[in-house]
Amino acid sequence: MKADLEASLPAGQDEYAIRCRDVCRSYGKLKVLTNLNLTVPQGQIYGLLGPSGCGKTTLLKCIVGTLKISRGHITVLGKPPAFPGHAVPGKMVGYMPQELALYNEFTISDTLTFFGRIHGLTSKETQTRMEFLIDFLDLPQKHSLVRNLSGGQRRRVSLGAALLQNPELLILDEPTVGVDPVLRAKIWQHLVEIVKTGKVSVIITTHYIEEARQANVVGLMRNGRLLAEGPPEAVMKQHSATTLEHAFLQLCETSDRVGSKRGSSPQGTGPLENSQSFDSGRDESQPILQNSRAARVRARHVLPKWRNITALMIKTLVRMKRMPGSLCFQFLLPVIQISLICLCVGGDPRGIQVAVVNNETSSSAYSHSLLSFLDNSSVHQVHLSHKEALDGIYNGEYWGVIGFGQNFTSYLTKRMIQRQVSRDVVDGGSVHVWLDLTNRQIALMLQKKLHEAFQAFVDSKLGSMAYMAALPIKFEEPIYGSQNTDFTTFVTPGAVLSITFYLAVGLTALSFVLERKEGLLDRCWVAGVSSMETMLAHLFSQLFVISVQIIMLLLFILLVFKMPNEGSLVLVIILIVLQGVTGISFGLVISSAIDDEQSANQAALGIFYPNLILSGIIWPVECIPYPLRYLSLALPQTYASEALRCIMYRGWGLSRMMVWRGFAVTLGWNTFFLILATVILKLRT
Ligand SMILES: Nc1ncnc2c1ncn2[C@@H]1O[C@H](COP(=O)(O)OP(=O)(O)OP(=O)(O)O)[C@@H](O)[C@H]1O
Repeated sequence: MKADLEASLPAGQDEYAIRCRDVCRSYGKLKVLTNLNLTVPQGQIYGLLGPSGCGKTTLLKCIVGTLKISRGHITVLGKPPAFPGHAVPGKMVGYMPQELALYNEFTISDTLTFFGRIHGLTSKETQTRMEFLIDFLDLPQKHSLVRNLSGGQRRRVSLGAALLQNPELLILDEPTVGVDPVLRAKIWQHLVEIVKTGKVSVIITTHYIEEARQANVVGLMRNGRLLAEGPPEAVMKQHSATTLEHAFLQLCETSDRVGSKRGSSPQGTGPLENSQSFDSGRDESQPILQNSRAARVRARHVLPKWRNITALMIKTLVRMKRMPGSLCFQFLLPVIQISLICLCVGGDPRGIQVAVVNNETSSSAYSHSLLSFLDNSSVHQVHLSHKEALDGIYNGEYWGVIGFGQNFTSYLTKRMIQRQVSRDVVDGGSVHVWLDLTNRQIALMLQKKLHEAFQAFVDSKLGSMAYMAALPIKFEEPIYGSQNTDFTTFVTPGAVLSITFYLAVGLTALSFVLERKEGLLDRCWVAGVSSMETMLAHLFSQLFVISVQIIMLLLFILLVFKMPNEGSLVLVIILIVLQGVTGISFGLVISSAIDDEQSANQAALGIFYPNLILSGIIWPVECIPYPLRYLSLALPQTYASEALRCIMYRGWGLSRMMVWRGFAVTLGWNTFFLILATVILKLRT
């Protein structure tokens, strides 16, 4: 394949390392690069100079391929950047971005080892280079944490990472900012040294115009265009200047004069016409490879490399190890959440104040007996007069008033014994209850407790004849579940899935956002890590975290809170892990689509309540009105929660539709989210 690629290269391409022709790039409406032409000769140092904001960084990003150009052609070491099968991005290029692009939790040694792994260096090679670079760049000892280094030291570590694998092309964005003059001179000396072999080429941007005199070629850039390009001495001579700075000033003045004379003349016809260039005359509109061959190369190129995935996973694990507090929090948070749910949601209300108005005075009256069966832990009885009780409930002091008439005992006896009784007897033999129904759960509990107390009272009074006073509806032994099943039992499976899902979203949603912001994503990409590899590495390392979370969650719900599990524990674990993967992949979608932390946080939080409510986790799906019910059923957690309840409480297996449907929907969402995230990340890098 290598031979194929080389055979298709145009004659003369070896003379230059980078060639840009008519390159245009805009950010929205802002044109940053306009018909820019630039040539970096092979084996030379190219100093790219220009004022702040003229587009130098943008151009370098286009050269390494992290930004796409709107028009024109760029060739780097023989092929366009990111061309299938090309080692740019990859080992052939060492890129030092303007942002420091370093992992703060890493030591210097971790940083260089990480990039060494990605470039496929052996640990011995990495070690040798590390020793050289630490000495050469005057770095502190290799176990120093990056976050404890000064700005200048970090910049030197970043430069070290770019130099690590002895690349054929070095792309350095402001490597000498914040570096003392002695070290700056040393860096330039090193660059001069490495290009002497003729195999290494360097493009470097700097604010210190005079230091660029050591470059073989300089390009002077302004407003997204190259004003001049050539050896420093030639540029100075052409403008009769004694310094590069002076030559640059003159060029700017000339450019401004010509610009104002031409007024509205189209861009791209300015002083650039006078610039020198190192053109080899190749027609760049021709593809380098034929389409079918390119497609074959691309197919091989998309296969993820384990080497990169392993390097990224080790990176994540090292970072986790360096933040033990955060790791403990990640492991404990789900347990805290599920414990709070089991303790606080779905149980019976306790200590509810109820006023009792009992007009029977005899201690042997039935009313006293009936009240003695009322569950004291849930219902706290306060004996009051009729007026005090009603005033109390109106003032919100009591949740209900239970009233007994003065003939309750005799009327109730008549009701039980006689076949036909008058309405007055029925009324006088009834317990009268006034409820504050503003809290439905408390009101339902009071009704239930009164029914239970009455049943217990009847049982005690009538013994084996109690069936005569029973309702003509008999609830037999339940087929699934138990008579004591409370609301907590319903909520817990859905809550476990929801906690796993949202923690995974939370852990993932910010991952790429922060790495992109700090330039790390681009740096890894230029080092040869593909979007797919980044995605897979993140997925695998987060799987480790959610596995620990799931084990702790299950230990708590099954052993501490004694939730029943009638089905296969393996199925339960697999379903929860798959839901964790849904959370990770959804987090990856957010992370790849959104640029700033605030928006990523808003997106993750924004879906929390709608999903929780619509997935039937805290209230049955059957209560959702119809058009919304369809939406609910399409969500990732609705069928999954139902499946988990069926496994745990009914003991069902995969042969049941309600179980396999939960797995199928979860897998469908996982695939969709992962593909979507990979596509977005690929389109954006
Ligand atoms: N992501 C972006 N979105 C919108 N505009 C951008 C973005 N990045 C850069 N720009 C704009 O593009 C222009 C060129 O920026 P660039 O960073 O390429 O300049 P530069 O020459 O490298 O400057 P400096 O020397 O200060 O680093 C600037 O006006 C900048 O505001």
